[in-house]
Amino acid sequence: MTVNVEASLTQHDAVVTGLRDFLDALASAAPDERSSQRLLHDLAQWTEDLRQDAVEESHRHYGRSPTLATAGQATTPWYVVDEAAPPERLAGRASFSNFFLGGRGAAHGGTIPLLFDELFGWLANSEGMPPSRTAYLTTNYRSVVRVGRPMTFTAWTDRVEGRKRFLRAELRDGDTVCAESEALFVTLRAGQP
Ligand SMILES: CCCCCCCCCCCC(=O)SCCNC(=O)CCNC(=O)[C@H](O)C(C)(C)COP(=O)(O)OP(=O)(O)OC[C@H]1O[C@@H](n2cnc3c(N)ncnc32)[C@H](O)[C@@H]1OP(=O)(O)O
Repeated sequence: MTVNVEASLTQHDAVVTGLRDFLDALASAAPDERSSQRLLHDLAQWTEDLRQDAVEESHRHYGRSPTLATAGQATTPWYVVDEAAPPERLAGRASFSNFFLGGRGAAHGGTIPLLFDELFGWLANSEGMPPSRTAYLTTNYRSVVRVGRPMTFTAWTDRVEGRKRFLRAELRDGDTVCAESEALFVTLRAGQP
C-alpha cells in the first residue's frame, strides 16, 4: 500500500506546514535586535489570539491531520511512509532539518527516538488494532544522523506475546545504519488512559 501525504492541504494543514518552515528558518538564522523585537511582538499577538480559540483536545486540529506527514506534528522530524503493511511493516523516507540540530551537523539524539516512537505508534495503533502505548523504547546510535540528509527507515513487528508487541526499526543514510531501535508496546486495558 502506498500512502500519499501532503497531496492537497487544508488551510489548517498549510498553517502547520508553515509552522514547520518557520521553526526551521528560526533555527537557521541569527536575527538582529530589530528583527527579534518584531518577531517577539508578532508572536505575542498570535499567542494571545490563539489562547482565545483554545478548545478541548478532541476538537483540536493540531497533530491530527490524516494528510500531513507526522500527522501534522510540526516538532516531529519529517517523514513520509512509502510502503505500509500495518501492523507488520512500514518503510519510508525521513529527514532531520536544522530545527533538529544537536551540534556539529548532527541531529539531536533525543529527536531520533521521537521519530522511532512515531513509527512504532503507526504500526501498533494502525486501523483495526486495539490502542496501545510505549512501555519502553531503546535506541542504539550507530552513526551520526546529519541534518538535511535524505534518510530511509524500516519499522516492523518482531513478535507478539499476548498484550505485548515487540517492535524494531532501523534508520539509514544510504547503506549506513545510523540508528536502530527496539520497543515494547502494551495493549491498553479498558479504562486505561
Ligand atoms: C492510546 C492510543 C493512542 C493513539 C495515538 C498513537 C500515537 C503514537 C503514540 C506513540 C506511543 C507513545 O508514545 S505512548 C506515550 C508514552 N507511554 C506511556 O505514557 C505509557 C505509560 N505506561 C503505562 O501506561 C503502562 O505502564 C502500560 C500501559 C505501558 C503497561 O501497564 P499495564 O497495562 O498495567 O501493564 P502490566 O500489566 O504492568 O504489563 C503487561 C505486560 O507488559 C510487561 N511490561 C510492562 N511494562 C514493561 C516495561 N517497561 N518493560 C518490560 N516489560 C513491561 C509486563 O511485565 C507484563 O508482561 P507479562 O507479565 O504479561 O508477560
